[in-house]
Amino acid sequence: MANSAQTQELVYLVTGGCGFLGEHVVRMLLQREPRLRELRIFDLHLGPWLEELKTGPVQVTAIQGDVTQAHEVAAAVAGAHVVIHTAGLVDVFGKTSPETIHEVNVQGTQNVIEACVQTGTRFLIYTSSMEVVGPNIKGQPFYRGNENTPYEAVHRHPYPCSKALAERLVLEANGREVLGGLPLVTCALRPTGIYGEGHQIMKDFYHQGLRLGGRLFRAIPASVEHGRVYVGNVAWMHVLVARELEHRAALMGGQVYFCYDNSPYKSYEDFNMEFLGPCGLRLVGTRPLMPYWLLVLLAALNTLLQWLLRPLLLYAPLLNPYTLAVANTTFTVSTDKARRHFGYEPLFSWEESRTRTIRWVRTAEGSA
Ligand SMILES: NC(=O)C1=CN([C@@H]2O[C@H](COP(=O)(O)OP(=O)(O)OC[C@H]3O[C@@H](n4cnc5c(N)ncnc54)[C@H](O)[C@@H]3O)[C@@H](O)[C@H]2O)C=CC1
Ligand SMILES: CC(C)[C@@H](O)CC[C@@H](C)[C@H]1CC[C@H]2[C@@H]3[C@H](O)CC4=CC(=O)CC[C@]4(C)[C@H]3CC[C@]12C
Repeated sequence: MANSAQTQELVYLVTGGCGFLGEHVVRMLLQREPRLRELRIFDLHLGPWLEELKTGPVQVTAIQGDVTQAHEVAAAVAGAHVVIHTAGLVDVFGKTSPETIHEVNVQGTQNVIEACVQTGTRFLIYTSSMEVVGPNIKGQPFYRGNENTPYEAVHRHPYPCSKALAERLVLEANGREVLGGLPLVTCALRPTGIYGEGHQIMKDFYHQGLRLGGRLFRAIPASVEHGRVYVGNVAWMHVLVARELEHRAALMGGQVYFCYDNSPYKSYEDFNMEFLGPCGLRLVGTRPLMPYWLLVLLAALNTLLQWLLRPLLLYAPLLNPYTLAVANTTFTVSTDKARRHFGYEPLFSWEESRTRTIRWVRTAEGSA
């Protein structure tokens, strides 16, 4: 949308707008998209915080809906200039069935695409994932790779499979004619492990540490690097792509971009300690405290327990065969494609990202 920058004329739709990333995208749009006239927030579960957003100059429309329901998606998309599709089931813990993950992440994305085509929305940004690439089932490392690095992206787990399928649908839809005769312009953003205010897994680690007397026990070698990116920078990249997609359609349409910033390369556990350490936790062990085969056994036991207990309760611990394999495989990115294509620079420095996250964990302490 290249014309007059300050006229409030644009309608955006954010699916999953009440999620961890979605909320940051919503708030970033309200702060940094001056052309916004209406912001539609589509989510299965609407948050109470939305009410506070309705007092500003932008019309904020909360829509309780399900991306698996095509008619609900079409009604929400109709009249929108831009759709930012973050809604999805981020489940690597066995909380939902593979069928449900596919239905939400793949069929839900297909519904969003078809809604854009049928109602004339021309710009679609999809929140994909590093997991579309890897780690693959062979546990091959991806060391400071970029969007062009050769890598055998082979998956079996329902989550990465669903993200890869959905991303392909979005990229293949680029150029399709929408109602009105103009082409649909799509692109996909691939965040690595997102951290920051609202990251439930970080909160889970913190509470686990509190239960263990202020200690967490190293399970993964410090040498295994895992890419992480601050949620505010991921949100900023989404806003920037949405702003630039129209007049850079030829360059950006049908492209994928890793989400990155200046967060340091560390193991998943050491990176978490950047925030949990200042909140009083200690990571015990300079190397894994138990042999890998024992971790594999414990992970398998957790899977068995989850299956046995399912008729009674949902048992979904952090450690399972998939999370262990992912945590134990180096996956980091080093790229500047987003900067080259649409001028992306991280909005938040590493120091700011760290300070904001620590501040949030400390408030989460109160909710322990
Ligand atoms: N958390 C992370 O580290 C990463 C997340 N991503 C992607 O970012 C996106 C957002 O992830 P998070 O914010 O972490 O997850 P989240 O679970 O906090 O947010 C997802 C949102 O989608 C909504 N949703 C789920 N099913 C829905 C349905 N059927 N209809 C409508 N809304 C539905 C949920 O209510 C939730 O508000 C996802 O697509 C995920 O695959 C990508 C890379 C890393
Ligand atoms: C119990 C220990 C082995 C512990 O270290 C396990 C950590 C584990 C829960 C996380 C390690 C890597 C994370 C994943 C990674 O950041 C990539 C992801 C991308 C997404 O799109 C969604 C989230 C996730 C799969 C993320 C989930 C948590 C980990 C597996």
